[in-house]
Amino acid sequence: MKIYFCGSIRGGRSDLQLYQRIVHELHRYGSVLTEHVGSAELSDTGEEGRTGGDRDIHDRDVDWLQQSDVVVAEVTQPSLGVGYELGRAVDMKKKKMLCLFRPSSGRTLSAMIRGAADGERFLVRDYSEDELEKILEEFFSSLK
Ligand SMILES: O=c1[nH]c(=O)n([C@H]2C[C@H](O)[C@@H](COP(=O)(O)O)O2)cc1CO
Repeated sequence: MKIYFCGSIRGGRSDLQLYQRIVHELHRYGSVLTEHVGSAELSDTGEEGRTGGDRDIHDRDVDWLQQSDVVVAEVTQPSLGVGYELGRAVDMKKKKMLCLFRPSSGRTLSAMIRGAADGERFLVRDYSEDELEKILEEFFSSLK
C-alpha cells in the first residue's frame, strides 16, 4: 500500500513532532511516499536547494499523489500545499482520504475541507493526540 502523507511545511512546522509520530505509525500499513514531511531536518523554508526547485517539488508530489492508494493528512496547521494536495486528490476520483484535525488547537477547520467530507471516500476526523494509533488502525482496517 502506498500512502501519501500531507502535513504543513511552509505553512509552519509547529506540529512537526506529531507528523513524525504519524509517519512512524503509517509505516505499519505501507510505504510512505512523503516521509520527508516528518523530517526534523526540514524547516518552514521547505526543500530548498533541491535541483529543479519548486516546480520539481510540485511535479514529484503530484506524481506521488497519483501513485498513492490512500491519502492521510494532518490538517490542524493550515497549509496552502496541503489544501492543494487534497483538492487534487479529490479530483483523482478513486483515492480514499483521511483528514485529521485537533479541535484542542482552538482553530476552526476550513469549510473547504470539512465541507468536502462525504463519510465514505473523504473522511474528516476530529481527534486528540492520544487517539492517533486507534484512529489509523480503524481507518486502515476499513480498507480491507
Ligand atoms: O518543500 C516542500 N516539499 C513538499 O513536499 N511539499 C508538499 C508536501 C506537504 O504535504 C505540503 C506542504 O505545503 P506547504 O509548504 O504549503 O505547507 O506540500 C511542500 C514543500 C514546501 O512548500
